[in-house]
Amino acid sequence: MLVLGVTGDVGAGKSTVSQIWKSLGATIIDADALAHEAWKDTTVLRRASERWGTQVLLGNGHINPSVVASIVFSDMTEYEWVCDMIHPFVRIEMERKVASLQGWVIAEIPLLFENRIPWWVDLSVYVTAPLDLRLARNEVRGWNKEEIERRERFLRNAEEKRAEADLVIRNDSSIDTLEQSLSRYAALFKKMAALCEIRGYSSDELVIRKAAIRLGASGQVTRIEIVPLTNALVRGGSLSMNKRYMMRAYSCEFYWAFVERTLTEEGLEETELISIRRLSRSLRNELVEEIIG
Ligand SMILES: CC(C)(COP(=O)(O)OP(=O)(O)OC[C@H]1O[C@@H](n2cnc3c(N)ncnc32)[C@H](O)[C@@H]1O)[C@@H](O)C(=O)NCCC(=O)NCCS
Ligand SMILES: Nc1ncnc2c1ncn2[C@@H]1O[C@H](COP(=O)(O)OP(=O)(O)OP(=O)(O)O)[C@@H](O)[C@H]1O
Repeated sequence: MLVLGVTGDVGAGKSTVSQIWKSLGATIIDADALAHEAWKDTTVLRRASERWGTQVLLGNGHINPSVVASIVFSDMTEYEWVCDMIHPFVRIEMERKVASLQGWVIAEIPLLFENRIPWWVDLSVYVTAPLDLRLARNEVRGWNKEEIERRERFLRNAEEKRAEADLVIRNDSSIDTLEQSLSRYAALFKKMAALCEIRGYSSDELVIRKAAIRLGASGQVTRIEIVPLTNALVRGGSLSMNKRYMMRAYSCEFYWAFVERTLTEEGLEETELISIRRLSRSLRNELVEEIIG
């Protein structure tokens, strides 16, 4: 599994980047959408209308985002109040969704660097575009320079975010150019998301040694370990112990067909492919270098 935290300047193209990666195979979780979900909660609606009056409600009782935006983005106290109310819900929902997913996941989080980066984000992606382009692109949303700047006052500055991000996407050209550059990254991210552990078992040491040599030479697995196992079998009050060997290594799920065929040809008795939910950053980088290249 690989979770990318996608953030960026206001109106720079976070959603556009996420949607392009979605079309290339990623699953998306969107913090803005979850924040909008939070606004449907009756307690949240009651607290907001008690604080700001019924002006923040539409005729149908739903929240009026543009009125809330004009209140919270022009007053730090109100901004903090709303963030304290909405963010815990968004954080919990995001974590819950991540737990139910696998593979390559994009978490679109406008405040990724402003709030603590969640532990389940593996890599951060910062989407940036010059202000004049953002103005032109967001005009249709009714956002002018003041609206963009008033939201951005609450965000960390661009230089800090650029320095902190694992990957910076400059969205300063056409959508076609953006798609081309994102599809190159997508190929890598899909393989990173598919890093896995493989296991094979045999009671014959020679069989397992030969399989290890063949797999090791293929370059499609790395960090091979051979572990002697003792299987304890309790039957009718007595214990019998069988020796066998486990070969364990890292690989990529894309190579599984080859790995399984090789292990079967070499005569291993059982094979397993185990998905990995989380790797340390250093181990992930090393495995990418060793297996994906
Ligand atoms: C104030 C609200 C109702 C305005 O809704 P609106 O439809 O105008 O904007 P939307 O939610 O779609 O956000 C659009 C963009 O505004 C910017 N933005 C949104 N929230 C924030 C914020 N707290 N700080 C700075 N910029 C923000 C981001 O670039 C975001 O992508 C809404 O943004 C909100 O509830 N914000 C508080 C919750 C929050 O911080 N959400 C961000 C994800 S955790
Ligand atoms: N390379 C591009 N060329 C032209 N238009 C673009 C490009 N990238 C994004 N856009 C347009 O710019 C607008 C803003 O993009 P998008 O909604 O992806 O930004 P965002 O960062 O998600 O915004 P927000 O801050 O509201 O979350 C959209 O109308 C989108 O279609």
